[in-house]
Amino acid sequence: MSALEPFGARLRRAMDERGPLCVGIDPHASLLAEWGLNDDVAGLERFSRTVVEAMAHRVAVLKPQSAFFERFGSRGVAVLEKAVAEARAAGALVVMDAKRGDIGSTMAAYAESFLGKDAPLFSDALTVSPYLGYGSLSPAVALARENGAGLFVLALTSNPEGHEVQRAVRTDGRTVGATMLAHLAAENAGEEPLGSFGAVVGATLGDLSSYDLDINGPLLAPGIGAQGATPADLPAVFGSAVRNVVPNVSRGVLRHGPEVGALRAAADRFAEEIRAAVAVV
Ligand SMILES: O=C(O)c1cc(=O)[nH]c(=O)n1[C@@H]1O[C@H](COP(=O)(O)O)[C@@H](O)[C@H]1O
Repeated sequence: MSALEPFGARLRRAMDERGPLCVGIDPHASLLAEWGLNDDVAGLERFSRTVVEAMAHRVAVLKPQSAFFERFGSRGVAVLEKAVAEARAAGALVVMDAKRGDIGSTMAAYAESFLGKDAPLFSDALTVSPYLGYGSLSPAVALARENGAGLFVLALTSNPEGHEVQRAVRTDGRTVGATMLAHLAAENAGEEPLGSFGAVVGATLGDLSSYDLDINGPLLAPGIGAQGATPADLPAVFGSAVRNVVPNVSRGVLRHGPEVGALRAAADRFAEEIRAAVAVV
């Protein structure tokens, strides 16, 4: 694989050209059933190919959720590999949602699995958990830098259970989540047009004005659709950082399948609502 431009630059361009929407590839068993597919590898393959065919040439980012593929063992992972390759070949950036996090020496192997330049699952970016300490992610930061990839670090997650960890106040008075954002701002300092080290910040969280979201990196914002947030909520949650927000919708789009036209129409509605919401800031 030839050297890639940094992820942040590639993402900024894709967002400018295609709009910022990220559609999730989350083959829930319930969605397979709704699509009239069996809960098996053939159903998984049909589902993920359909989403890639419907979306990969028109949205900036696709985010496959690894768990739904791992559920089927090695054959499920083979389907995931194909989805990643086909989505990237069609021009979408792929954020692998695997939420990895471990001690540094093991984290290096996770990073090789998803960000190694010849890895079968090479993705443009990977979701990671910093809750073994931000520094434990440094092998992934280094490999991402080397290979033009990015990370999305869980900072303020969309689920209410996240608060007990992420809003906990440290001895220096800062919350744990704010500390993760500060680490990312340091990682992205001086990068233009956008750093490659993003934060995950839920669109469900309401007013976040007490947090400094200005990390000069992308903010992946899940929670729109099935978890109750709407595109219209984005300005109130993110303020002026909204122009760096990559809003994710998974079930809110996927439940409109299996027809490709209906999936595209659902994604287009979200994209238009996002465009209108962001334009007012
Ligand atoms: O990292 C993520 O993508 C993520 C972080 C978070 O805080 N909340 C969250 O929902 N997600 C993921 O975003 C997707 C949301 O799916 P829907 O609720 O169906 O739109 C799922 O794949 C979640 O695993």
